[in-house]
Amino acid sequence: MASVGSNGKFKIGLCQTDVSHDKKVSLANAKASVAEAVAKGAELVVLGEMFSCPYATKYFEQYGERLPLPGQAADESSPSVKLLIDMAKEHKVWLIGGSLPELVDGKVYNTCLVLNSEGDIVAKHRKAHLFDIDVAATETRPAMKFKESDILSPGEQMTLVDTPWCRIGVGICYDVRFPELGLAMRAEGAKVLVYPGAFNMTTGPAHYNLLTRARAVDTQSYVVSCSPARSKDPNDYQAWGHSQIAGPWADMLVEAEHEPGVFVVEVDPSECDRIRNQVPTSFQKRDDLYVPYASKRPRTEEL
Ligand SMILES: NC(=O)CC(=O)C(=O)O
Repeated sequence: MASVGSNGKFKIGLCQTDVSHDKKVSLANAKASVAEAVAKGAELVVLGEMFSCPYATKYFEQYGERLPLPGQAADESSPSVKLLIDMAKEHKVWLIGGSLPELVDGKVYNTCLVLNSEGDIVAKHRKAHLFDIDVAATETRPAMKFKESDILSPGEQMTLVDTPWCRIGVGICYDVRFPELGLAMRAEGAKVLVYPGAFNMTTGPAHYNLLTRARAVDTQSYVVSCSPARSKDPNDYQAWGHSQIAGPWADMLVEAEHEPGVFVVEVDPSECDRIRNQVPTSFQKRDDLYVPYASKRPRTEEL
């Protein structure tokens, strides 16, 4: 696969922001964090999943906005989109705009907009794997039940964006659990995979870091996971936080705690080429052995 972009180093900013029940406050938090990331040298800034909407299915319609298609102008009634455009233009920075509840034709999606440094929307990813889980409490973890599919519809596309540095693949939160998506994005030339997310106090401690590193080691790519900060209100969904970046060797380059914060890390897409040449799994894989099973969907229980 030909390289896209310069393959030169660039700096990624992670904005782990507080999400309020007042959208204006959430947007002000995002605005201040993006400005801080840019001041720290970030050239591409990432926000968390649902950065302007409390993460609960009962809020998705209420906080939802109409999002333009790539290339279209924003609707004035979409304050989160307007802010993303204004921030990209003002700071001349690429933005992976976390995610927003998107209202379209009676449906709601969990959607990430990607903007270039001119403020143009260059891609839109709709969460493809919806977060439907029902985990029982044990001595070591609280119960966690969530059913995004009560309200949300799944996206139907894989999302790749060509940036000045390299091709970037975008997924949202639960999408990170599916290695096939990461591998497909890597096969299509991605060297950085970005997942705005909002893991929780049940799955976060066990899986967040593990999944970031797992996708990094199996795709030999940088993997960027960006979460909102944990709410101080115990009635809200308790995000795990821990925004993080793993390198293509699956080494952790940064990992936040759960408070709000801004973290900037330099990445080098050509490092993916070095790792891929040294451990050439993409040439060694034996599709003949396992592709016949790829479409099997074993399931024991209905949720
Ligand atoms: N919030 C999500 O989509 C995913 C998550 O919390 C998990 O996979 O665990």
